[in-house]
Amino acid sequence: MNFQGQTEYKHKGPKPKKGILLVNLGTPDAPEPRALRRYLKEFLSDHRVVEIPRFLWLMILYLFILPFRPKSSAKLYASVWTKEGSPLLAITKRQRSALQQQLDADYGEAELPVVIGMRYGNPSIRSALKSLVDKNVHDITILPLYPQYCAATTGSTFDSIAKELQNYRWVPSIRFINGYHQTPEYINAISQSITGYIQQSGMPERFIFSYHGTPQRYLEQGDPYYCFCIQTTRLVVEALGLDSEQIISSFQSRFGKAAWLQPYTDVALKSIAEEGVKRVAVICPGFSSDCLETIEEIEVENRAYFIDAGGESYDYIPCLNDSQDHIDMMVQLIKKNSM
Ligand SMILES: C=CC1=C(C)c2cc3[nH]c(cc4nc(cc5[nH]c(cc1n2)c(C)c5CCC(=O)O)C(CCC(=O)O)=C4C)c(C)c3C=C
Ligand SMILES: [Fe+2]
Ligand SMILES: [Fe+2]
Repeated sequence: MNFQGQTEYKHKGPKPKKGILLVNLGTPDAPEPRALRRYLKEFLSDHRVVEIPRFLWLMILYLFILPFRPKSSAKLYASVWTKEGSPLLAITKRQRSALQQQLDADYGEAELPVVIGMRYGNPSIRSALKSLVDKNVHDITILPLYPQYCAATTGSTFDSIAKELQNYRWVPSIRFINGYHQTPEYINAISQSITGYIQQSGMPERFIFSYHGTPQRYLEQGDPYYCFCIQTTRLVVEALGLDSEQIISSFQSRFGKAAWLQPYTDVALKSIAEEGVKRVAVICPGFSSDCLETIEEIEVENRAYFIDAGGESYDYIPCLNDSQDHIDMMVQLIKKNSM
């Protein structure tokens, strides 16, 4: 085994630094079937994402998913693509530079470098770790941008970093932030964004808190994600003093035929519209950046379900993205966990 080492290291050189690795899910390189195939193959081959016996799953993946889904997903991605590329990556880059600016102001220029690593696709976790070590960083705080811990996202991020570090001769100190859904800073940032919406647009009849789903089985097997989502909604409702009758927590983006976490967002929207609810606002607190799942699925697809079932007004409250409250929250998390 040839471990990767820092042969240029000077024992009396500059003091080793701390650094920050922001991780998000990742996104295809282009809204085209070839790029989608590469992305989906990497993503859906992850044991943490799809917990089905390997041989059976690989048959399904290669025979029924990879021949078809890249084409249909590419069309959806094309509908949200921007001049800066995929919204998820473009927003993560803006978060990185805002965070870097804030940390430069607090600790000095480039004293605490911040880099992005995407779990699937580019920029990769491998390149992110290497760029930190090349900046003389030997103490890394990893902030996966998933507020609610889930094995399929946060757990998988940990696996990928641990696997990459197996190639290192000098393994850096690692601090891993495995979630932050219950922190006052995050609850405050979500609450502020809802307050801003109410001040501008008034009070809707219902707020839908829509979280990305997972198979129901993961909850039954001990994944805390569902409970953390429900707890998030409760903490925000308490912080804002909202009437809990007005709130629905639901789960979106289901994939495949097995039962996923419920209620499903699309089913909930149709059923409240059929019951006579005319005005709804939807927020997605589990997504730290707007992406395909919010811009297309929530803003476009689910709006149509609600309106077609008799609803009249449908508002989507954007993710925290690079808002000042979100960047302040990241700074606080980093200060608490790494300084
Ligand atoms: C197949 C199982 C999937 C699980 C389990 C899953 C969990 C999960 N995902 C997110 C966040 C995101 N997912 C996104 C896209 C996406 N998710 C799946 C499948 C599962 N996700 C697929 C196949 C896709 C790709 C799009 C498609 O073909 O439908 C995204 C958006 C990425 C982007 O580029 O915009 C995010 C973000 C969470 C938080 C989660 C578990 C809690
Ligand atoms: Fe997903
Ligand atoms: Fe989706």
